[in-house]
Amino acid sequence: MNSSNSSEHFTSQNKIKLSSITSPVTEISHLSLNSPVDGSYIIDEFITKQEEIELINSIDLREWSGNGIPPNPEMRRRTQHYGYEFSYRYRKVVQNLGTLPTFLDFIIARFIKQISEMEYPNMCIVNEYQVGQGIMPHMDSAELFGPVILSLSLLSPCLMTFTHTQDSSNQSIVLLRPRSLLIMTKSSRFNYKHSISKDAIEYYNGEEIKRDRRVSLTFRTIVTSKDEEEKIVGTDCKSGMRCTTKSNAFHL
Ligand SMILES: O=C(O)CCC(=O)C(=O)O
Ligand SMILES: [Fe+2]
Repeated sequence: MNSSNSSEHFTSQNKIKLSSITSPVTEISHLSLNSPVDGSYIIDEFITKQEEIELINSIDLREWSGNGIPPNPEMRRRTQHYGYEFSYRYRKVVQNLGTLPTFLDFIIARFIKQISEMEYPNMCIVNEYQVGQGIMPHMDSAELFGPVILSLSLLSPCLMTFTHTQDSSNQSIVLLRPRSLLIMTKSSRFNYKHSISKDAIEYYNGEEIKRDRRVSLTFRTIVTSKDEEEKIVGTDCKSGMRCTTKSNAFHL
């Protein structure tokens, strides 16, 4: 794996401190950190093109679910779940899958190196969007997941719309370029829903954004209690036992 990348420039002094960034664009080392919605940050070129290719190759060697294939056969969008398995049907985490695969190690090491106030993510969902596929407006469960959600975009750009939960006229549109990292914290994490349209062509400041196959990796930290954790490990996801537990609702 080629590890020559922007992270070489990061020391504990110039780590991204999520709580202290207030301006819309902050220069950290040579990186430009955009904050388009309160509490959200985008780091362009978070990984190199070579790393992107290697990641896609590793992902495509793994099993995809969705499109009739368990554990989420009803999903049209294909996904891969690492760390914990999430059931979209029952809207909860149903199984502990163990440690994240080693092909994700360099990304997590970079998170820890570049972003302070960050807990170690223990779950990663890989989403694949073919042309014509998107994701409905949702907020990642505040009860299940920690205060920082990270999403790494691969292959194709797309627009993500943030819509305020209390005022749907309060919307911001954000361009997610391939290899960029979106960080959602604070207001962007808890007061806005985020969504991606199914449109094959979109426009951003006059620029045509043409969608192709897009793959994203969303990293989260499960914050369930020890009791809940035991239930997750003990749950038989095929039978749907305990899957109606409201406190575990994950709005996707
Ligand atoms: O594809 C993305 O960048 C976002 C995915 C997402 O919002 C999610 O998995 O909850
Ligand atoms: Fe999400």
